[in-house]
Amino acid sequence: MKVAVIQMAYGEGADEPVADRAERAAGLVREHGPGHDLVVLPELWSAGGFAAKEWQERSQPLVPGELPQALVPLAAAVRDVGAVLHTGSVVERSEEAGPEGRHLWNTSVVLGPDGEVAATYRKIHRFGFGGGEPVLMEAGADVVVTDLPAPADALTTGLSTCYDLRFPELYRLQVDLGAELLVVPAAWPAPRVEAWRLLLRARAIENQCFVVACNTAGEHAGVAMGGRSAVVDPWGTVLAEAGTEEEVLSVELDTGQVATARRDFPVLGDRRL
Ligand SMILES: NC(=O)CCC(=O)C(=O)O
Repeated sequence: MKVAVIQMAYGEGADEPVADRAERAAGLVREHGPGHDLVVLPELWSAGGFAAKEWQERSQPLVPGELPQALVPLAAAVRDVGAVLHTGSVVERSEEAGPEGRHLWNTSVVLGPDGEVAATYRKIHRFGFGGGEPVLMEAGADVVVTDLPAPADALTTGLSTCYDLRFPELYRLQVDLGAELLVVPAAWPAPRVEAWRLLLRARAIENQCFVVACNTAGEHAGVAMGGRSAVVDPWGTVLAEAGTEEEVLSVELDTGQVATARRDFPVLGDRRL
């Protein structure tokens, strides 16, 4: 299975309206997607990873048969390319309030090659320590492990987002549900990027999964993003890693490696629950 990781860079200036950014993202998918089975974009690239003040205004409902506006150009692009597209995440606005009385969610949307929604995931662990996500958004409640449509159907896939990476118990639940590939879009800042790099390898090693992680580059609301998107194999070997600027990784996954690693080094069988 061949994956493309599009580490987008963008600033929060008024110089790039969301509609333009969406067209740019679609252009990147059209340019770099062909020949890949799965293409991945970073967290909240349309609403702005750290642009919390804009989230309400840039939020969109996610209703059956209708895509959030920022994803419409991507659906067209993915139909041309024929890949599965993990669109990172959008700020979803729900009509019904969540358990904490809020209407916003940080929601990942995966599109099939027909441009239709193949999977969604609401970020469970909200980042902000009393500001940003925990104040403005609801927490997702569902662990999502899914068989994506062809051509990205070779590995069962667990979905998570950015700060989730710090909570290993989420990934254990994903493994128990059959995950073999962990896809992690992010808006992870530069000052903590060494933690990001280490945690990606740790999640791959401890769960014997491939990790495909797409971070953001550029500066968001004055916060420098860390880049260093990466693809890691089930042994923890980094197959490819981006620098800190906008960059695209293209990696062929030897999908049989998950079964081989788990057979030759059956550490998951030694868990004591
Ligand atoms: N967008 C995020 O979830 C940021 C997470 C982060 O900065 C960290 O865990 O550190």
